[in-house]
Amino acid sequence: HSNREMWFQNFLPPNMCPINAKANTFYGIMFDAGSTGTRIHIYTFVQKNPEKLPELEGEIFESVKPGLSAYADQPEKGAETVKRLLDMAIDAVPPHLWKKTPVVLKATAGLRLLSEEKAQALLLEVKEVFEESPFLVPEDSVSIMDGSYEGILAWITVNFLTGQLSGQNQHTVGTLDLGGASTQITFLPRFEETLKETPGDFLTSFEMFNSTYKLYTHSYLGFGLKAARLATLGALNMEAVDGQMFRSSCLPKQLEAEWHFGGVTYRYGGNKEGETGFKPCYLEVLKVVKGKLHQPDEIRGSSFYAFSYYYDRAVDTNLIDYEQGGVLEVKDFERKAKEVCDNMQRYNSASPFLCMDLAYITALLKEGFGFRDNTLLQLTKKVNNIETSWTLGATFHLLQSLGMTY
Ligand SMILES: Nc1ncnc2c1ncn2[C@@H]1O[C@H](COP(=O)(O)OP(=O)(O)O)[C@@H](O)[C@H]1O
Ligand SMILES: [Ca+2]
Repeated sequence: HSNREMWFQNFLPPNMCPINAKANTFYGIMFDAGSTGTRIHIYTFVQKNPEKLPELEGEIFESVKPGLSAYADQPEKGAETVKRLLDMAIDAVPPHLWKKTPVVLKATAGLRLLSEEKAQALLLEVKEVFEESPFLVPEDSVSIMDGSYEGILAWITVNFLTGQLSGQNQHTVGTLDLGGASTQITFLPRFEETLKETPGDFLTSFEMFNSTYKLYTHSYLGFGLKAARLATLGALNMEAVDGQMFRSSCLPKQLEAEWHFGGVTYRYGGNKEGETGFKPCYLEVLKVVKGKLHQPDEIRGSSFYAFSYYYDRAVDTNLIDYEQGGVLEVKDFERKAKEVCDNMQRYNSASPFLCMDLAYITALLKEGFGFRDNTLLQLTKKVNNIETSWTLGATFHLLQSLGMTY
């Protein structure tokens, strides 16, 4: 274990400074409207030196479930959940700064999967909530974010928080985000070869903190953990789901239940008579990923930061501690998948999908992206008490576009 952990100690945390109320403090409010929940991030910055970048001082974070897409047919109710979260910002930001504090909401895969009409109705209601608030509402304050930005902004967040975007000697790290409906992979290619072998739409130039980064990034819609469950069950994008029973060898034999996702109810269950366990299950999830993702050679030997459902499932199976996170190898997920899938009655109570989720994560990493068994994954929820979410990168980008920083 020791040399695994050593690897990450080269990354020094950025310089976080203690509260100084007199200094130039300002705020930014970013909403993450994810497929499974809506989250508010209220960031505090301090501009100590006009010549330098403002320093990130802290974050207030709160979340609600389900996500906006669950209110596809009741947009006002959906906007109400946003309003309740925004009320927190009224308390957190001093009144004299309300008018200078921008508020933005960016929706991800959940809304991308809704019809244009339903998604727009939700966004419109949210926009009204913003307009009625005392905060600064920039143009395009409420939108569906492009998938490639989701990856880039998360990459910016992680590399900013680990101190890789300041000074020389930048050793940036790649990021893996596994959401409910989509999944992202982002890294800074080091080899000419990678640039040559990569499809053009997987490469994006991005300017931040006076540098230009040419990143490899892609968001795979429909490959988030919950969408993958539906794909494994053969229920993804099914028009008429009414009453149909979807079965899988990744579920406990006797299980029969209902599941609500994206405003649709699905009935699912185990293979009553047939096979169950890791082997047949892995073949099922393999069908979902095999040949569907681009595999850049370069990533096989490098290490990645991983969060969201990678983190949650690693916590659920005691691979890492909830507070601490930790470093894993790809094969640790496979080992746990075998353990859980071959003893399903024992894990049944936690979540009936635990076996399927772990098998999918294993297949996604190995057969989807093409990672090696011993590829290192740094699982992180927070760095210096700040959430590792694309929302911080998005806030920097927002402040930059408003001329509040460069
Ligand atoms: N700020 C955050 N802190 C902790 N976990 C988060 C945060 N944002 C997202 N997640 C995790 O992301 C996963 C859900 O992804 P979500 O964002 O709802 O879907 P999508 O990205 O596909 O729209 C969950 O594992 C949830 O715990
Ligand atoms: Ca997300």
